[in-house]
Amino acid sequence: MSSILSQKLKVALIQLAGSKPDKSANLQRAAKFIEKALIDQPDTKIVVLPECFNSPYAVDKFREYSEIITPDSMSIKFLSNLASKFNIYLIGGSIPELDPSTDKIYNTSIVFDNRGKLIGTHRKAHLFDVDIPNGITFKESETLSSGDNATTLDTKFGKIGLGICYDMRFPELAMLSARKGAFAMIYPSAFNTVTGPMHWHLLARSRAVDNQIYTMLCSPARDNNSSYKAYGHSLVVNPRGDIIAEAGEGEEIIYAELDPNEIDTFRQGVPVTKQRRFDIYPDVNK
Ligand SMILES: O=C(O)CCC(=O)C(=O)O
Repeated sequence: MSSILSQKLKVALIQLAGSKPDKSANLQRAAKFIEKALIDQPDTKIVVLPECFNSPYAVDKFREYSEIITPDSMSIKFLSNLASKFNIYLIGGSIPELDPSTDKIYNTSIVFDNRGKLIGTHRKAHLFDVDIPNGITFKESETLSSGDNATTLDTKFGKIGLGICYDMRFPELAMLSARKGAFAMIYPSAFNTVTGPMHWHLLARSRAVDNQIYTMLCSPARDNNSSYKAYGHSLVVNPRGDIIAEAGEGEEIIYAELDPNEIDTFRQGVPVTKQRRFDIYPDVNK
């Protein structure tokens, strides 16, 4: 039986320093770290960047930094060139996207294949609108609109599912991608120092164990001078729920090797993918 992951796969998650006001400097910094990843680990095949890696993570800034997604827009062109130059699949974190037909702004992840082709986008579907007393208040929906799709993409290694940050709290997206055969859920993210310690590891491990897939969460590094303090701790979790790579709080790259055997062995040992009782939950997607 062939695996949902076609080969062993080296991935790199770049926990970039929090973005600065200069968008092109943020892009250059991403390029520098992608190059470093490929020098350190030349067999890296997938590289992941954080949520809003080239714009401030602030509701009043999204429109100013937004781009229409076309082959010539600044970030698309830049990331496409990096993906082809380094022969990698690049999960280009997320950027604020302007849809010119509606004038709406989305928080959108952009994904390139190793030839630099934009193979898919995911608009954050669940907006981070929370109000935790003495904790954090944030309302993305003040300026952002939510995407309307669950996203699963084909790569030459198998399928991947995409979500952005708060999306990982909704198990349905991961479940849908896993049912379509995804070997991993990838979440460009930017949790904070309030909800990060509560739920970051738990959610990453839960989505992995629920679906017996890999999960990858890529955060910006913590900046204690910023109004939004990202949690850091970028993670890779295996299908058994073990953390196989974890960053600290500063700027760094973490690497992991995904292994089809890990998926297959664990799925054989604990065969939940074959034991589901759709007869008693018929309204759940098979
Ligand atoms: O779910 C959380 O606790 C954090 C989510 C978040 O920071 C985001 O969606 O950007």
